[in-house]
Amino acid sequence: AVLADNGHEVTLWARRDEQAKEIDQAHTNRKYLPDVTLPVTMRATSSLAEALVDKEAVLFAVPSHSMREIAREARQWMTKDMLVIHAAKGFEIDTWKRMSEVLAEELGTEHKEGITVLSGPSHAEEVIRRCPTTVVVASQAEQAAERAQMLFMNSYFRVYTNPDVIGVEVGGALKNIIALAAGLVDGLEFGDNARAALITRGLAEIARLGKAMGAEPITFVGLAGVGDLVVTCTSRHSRNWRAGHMISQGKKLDEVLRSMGMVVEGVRTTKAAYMLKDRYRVEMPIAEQLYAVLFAEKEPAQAVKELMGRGRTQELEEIVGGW
Ligand SMILES: NC(=O)C1=CN([C@@H]2O[C@H](COP(=O)(O)OP(=O)(O)OC[C@H]3O[C@@H](n4cnc5c(N)ncnc54)[C@H](O)[C@@H]3O)[C@@H](O)[C@H]2O)C=CC1
Ligand SMILES: O=C(CO)COP(=O)(O)O
Repeated sequence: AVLADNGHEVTLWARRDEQAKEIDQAHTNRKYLPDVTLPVTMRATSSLAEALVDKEAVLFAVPSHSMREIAREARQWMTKDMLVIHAAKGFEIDTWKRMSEVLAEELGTEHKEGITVLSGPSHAEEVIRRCPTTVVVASQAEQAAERAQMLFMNSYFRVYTNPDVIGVEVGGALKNIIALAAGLVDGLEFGDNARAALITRGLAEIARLGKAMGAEPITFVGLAGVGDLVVTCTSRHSRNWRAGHMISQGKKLDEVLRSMGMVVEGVRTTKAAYMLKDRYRVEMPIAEQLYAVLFAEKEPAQAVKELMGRGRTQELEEIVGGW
């Protein structure tokens, strides 16, 4: 919708034909964005070929678990000049690869350097109402980041560039874990101090793993770090926060995911963080406790007790150095 507002010819791809038809003909998307009229110039189709042929740019905005499969299928309709952008916030299941790595593998070396990630605090429910929103686009290739910036930027959607693809992807993915934990802590009525603690210590964990994976730690004080953490941990729109809240009320994970009917990236990303912390030998106590709550039936209150009972430590020495 942002791209259509900017005067671009946009074709949205949806896998279900009836969904595509609703968007294309009625200009609504009642299931995901009720009470919204979509730009009438925006087309929609369930044919990948129709969505991709003769296009200048493609934005992959599918859940991270389906990125590889869709990119593999899309490749046949893509040209080497096409700008490739993605907006997914997660890692691939089992390989725990970042989304730009998955795309580079599936789309071939001609796209590798230009793959661009769009991230930051941007709940769809507010962007579609044209509420002031800021995001970041990151790419190894400056030109690609600037192309994406120019495509999306307008009076309500402000786009910054950043060369740190790893930092922007890791920040966007890992904030969902902290948002799940924030929903849990809010559901337990542990108060505002506890939520602020989670956001801040969550950021330290994100920066610790991110740095070990090759990110620039300063990226995490930007839109893909602090920005997205704040919005996802405090917004009523956040699916990750809502899922955490439901679990705090005693609902089982399966039941929560079924009732949401939308992707809750933080669940799989908790598994990813659990594996990646060992691979990169970093400590991630919040992610570890959340893993136990989600997958080993640990009581959330007990998890918080154990987090508060950890041994004495410094605040940020692994990231910025100590005395
Ligand atoms: N909703 C938001 O405000 C934002 C979402 N994101 C990210 O965008 C990505 C997509 O999220 P949403 O669109 O919000 O999720 P959603 O759950 O609202 O919609 C996902 C769509 O993908 C479809 N889908 C699911 N599995 C599929 C598959 N295997 N093949 C093809 N389509 C499939 C679903 O049918 C659904 O239409 C996620 O990584 C999310 O973290 C990023 C920024 C903001
Ligand atoms: O990433 C998002 C906003 O920036 C969306 O977060 P949720 O998936 O928790 O709704």
